[in-house]
Amino acid sequence: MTRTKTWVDQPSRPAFRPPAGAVDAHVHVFGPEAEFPFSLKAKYHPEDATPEMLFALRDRLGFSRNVIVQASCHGTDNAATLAGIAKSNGKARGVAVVSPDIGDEELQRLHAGGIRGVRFNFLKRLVDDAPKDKFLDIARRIAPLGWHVVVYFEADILEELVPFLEAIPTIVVVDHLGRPDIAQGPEGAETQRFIRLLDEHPAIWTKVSGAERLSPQGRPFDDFVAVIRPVVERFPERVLWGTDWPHPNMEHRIPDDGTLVDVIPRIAPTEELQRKLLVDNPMRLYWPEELPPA
Ligand SMILES: O=C(O)/C=C(\CC(=O)C(=O)O)C(=O)O
Repeated sequence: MTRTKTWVDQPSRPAFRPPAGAVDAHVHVFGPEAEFPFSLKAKYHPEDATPEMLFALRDRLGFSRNVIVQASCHGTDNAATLAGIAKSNGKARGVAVVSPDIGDEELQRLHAGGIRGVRFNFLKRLVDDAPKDKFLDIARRIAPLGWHVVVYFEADILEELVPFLEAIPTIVVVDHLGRPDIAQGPEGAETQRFIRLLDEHPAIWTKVSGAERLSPQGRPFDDFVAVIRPVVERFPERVLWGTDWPHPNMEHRIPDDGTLVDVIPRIAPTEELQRKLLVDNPMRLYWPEELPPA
């Protein structure tokens, strides 16, 4: 498999300045392959996207912290993600992908290494299988650690996933709003179904990220803003945002991270919404010990 590069080395500097302490809550690291080989089941083969490159991007964009989400190309071996967290001087935490037979000691080791959640991926182009019963076993095991579950799926399977999502005993964070068809506008059936899910389930949160993946129009992402801003305004306490650097599988539409950051003040138009989206909400999930007692 040819190695793919899906990011720009020097993204533009955004006009928007994130608030102090802002968290880029959805990023990945790839390799370096020589140290952390990719999974034999990986569906793509990226160039190395190292922690050092990630931290340079974080600083360039004006963020303070990262949440490193284990990407499917590393399977259930979280070593690259853990190494990224370990190099961050406490400025990164992570979300792991684990196999159902993981032992309690290994879970404790992941916790000590900065992991605060597990990800369940339902995208057929990324993973071979997504066993709901085994995922639920994992969810029950990680709940006592105070972790949460991150779920990645596309809108066509939302309806069939609802009972599964309801059975998860922790906070559930849905990646990229469950990928609704943005072209249908804010009243589109998929977006409205997703909003109803959040209305009915206070423990379900969402990442309002993925403009570059969801927007058929592309820059300046007016279609994305029209759909996503009402979601941020309706659920200000349950939204997270991330660049999604290094943008796996986006080789045909590589985004400029600076322009993605400039979408933030358009989907979260007040300073209060921006603070919740970029600081308060991710801190509650990833660095709760730093928050003042409620
Ligand atoms: O990271 C993302 O947001 C999206 C991905 C890749 C991914 O999730 C993975 O490899 O685990 C995608 O849609 O190809």
